[in-house]
Amino acid sequence: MSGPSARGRRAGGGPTGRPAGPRTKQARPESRRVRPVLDGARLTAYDVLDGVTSRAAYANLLLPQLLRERQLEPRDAAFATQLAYGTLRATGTLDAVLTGLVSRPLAELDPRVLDLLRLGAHQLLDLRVPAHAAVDTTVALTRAIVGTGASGLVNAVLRKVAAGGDRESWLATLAPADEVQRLVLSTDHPRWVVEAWREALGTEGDELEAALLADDVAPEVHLVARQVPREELVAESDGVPGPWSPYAVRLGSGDPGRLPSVQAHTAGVQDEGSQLAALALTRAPLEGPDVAWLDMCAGPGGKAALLAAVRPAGVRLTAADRAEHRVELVRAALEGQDDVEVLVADGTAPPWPAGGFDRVLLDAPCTGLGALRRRPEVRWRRTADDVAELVALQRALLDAALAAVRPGGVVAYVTCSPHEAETVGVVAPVAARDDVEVVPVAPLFPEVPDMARGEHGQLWPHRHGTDAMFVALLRRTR
Ligand SMILES: C[S@@+](CC[C@H](N)C(=O)[O-])C[C@H]1O[C@@H](n2cnc3c(N)ncnc32)[C@H](O)[C@@H]1O
Repeated sequence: MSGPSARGRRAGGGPTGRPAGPRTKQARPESRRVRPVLDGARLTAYDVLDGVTSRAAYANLLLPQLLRERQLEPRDAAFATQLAYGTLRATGTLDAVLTGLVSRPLAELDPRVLDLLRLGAHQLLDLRVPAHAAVDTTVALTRAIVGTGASGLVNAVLRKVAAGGDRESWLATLAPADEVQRLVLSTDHPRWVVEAWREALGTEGDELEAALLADDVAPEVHLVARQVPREELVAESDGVPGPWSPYAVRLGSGDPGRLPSVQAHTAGVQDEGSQLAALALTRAPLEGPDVAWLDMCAGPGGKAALLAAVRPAGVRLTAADRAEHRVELVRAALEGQDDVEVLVADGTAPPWPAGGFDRVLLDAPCTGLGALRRRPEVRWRRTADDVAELVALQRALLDAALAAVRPGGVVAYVTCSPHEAETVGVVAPVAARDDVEVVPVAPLFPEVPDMARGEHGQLWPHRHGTDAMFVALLRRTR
């Protein structure tokens, strides 16, 4: 880790310059301010940004680890989370503001200085942190982490950010050229994602903005009752039944790891949208035998575990993944289940004979754009080029899935992304084959409103409170 540890240099002082709230005993008038100490929350937020920038860390893994190690007070931990996630989500807008205030291109700045500028600017633009506190604490961090020279630059730039007002005022100053650009700046998404959402939703209006803004809301914890009655899990967790999946319990917040059913693996954590995607495979009508199911891309095993739990007696489940370490996770997820086979296999060059399965789940590797609310940095890390690369793999896997299923059998093609190219774009050429027919998804879920995307299924965080899962059902006719 490049920055000082929270418990190391001058860390652990009381919170300095938190979002405006009731004045406390420690609050001082501006004229009597003392030099701010490095507080654990800001330092932890910076260390998350630095991990993401310099080591391509995942914020949702790094932040909990740092919070555990540093044992921050709950209030500081909440502030560190708000700062780190908020700054990561807002990176594009923050950079648009900073670009006009720094004489060099941002890419030429020391990456640590750029992260510190973003951290300070986020407090000024989006949080009700008093300007002097946002600037002074960021300057102090810069001095400690980078050095005195850089702290002068950070001080000067952040003062200009503060002088420009809050986000609203800055949006007016930046004067977006068109509606897409306005959404880019107001909802903190890259332009290509705004355009992809517009295409997938087929709308420009308020719903597009609502869909984008939903990516900034922390998701509820969803549980899946696999081998425990749902009512028991509801009672045990103090949650509420999920509205769509008969196995889902929505927990709101709280640590699911404390629940006995989760500890016993009879229940688990699984987004309700992922549950519906797996259930779509099971609900597709089928003629003839229904005894052999395949999950081609099973790691880490969430959907395989649900399929194993809900399959009718006599169904044998094969679960495969190309990555050995993910296959180990599948094994753990399926532990104790009879009649399952777990193996390492590349789905595009599979060891299983053609036509051997009645139902095949292809939960394809994808951009994961449908789960942006879980991973704040992903919207800026992914690029439009990633889509093309994944589409080639998705196509090859879908061809292989259709080869694995017997005539009359069904393939569920699933992505955690609503992007047109990864969803409808992959399915359309296959659906046009004369040995394939599309099974409409929405009629299989009459209880779920607004999930039809043509003949396929599409869930959205702003409509369903789930990740943006896509599912298409394809039957081989001969
Ligand atoms: C979206 S994840 C699957 C999630 C899983 N179904 C679940 O619910 O837990 C996609 C998986 O595809 C696997 N994968 C990627 N390329 C593959 C290939 N050619 N053959 C088999 N698995 C592959 C990845 O290792 C990854 O585990």
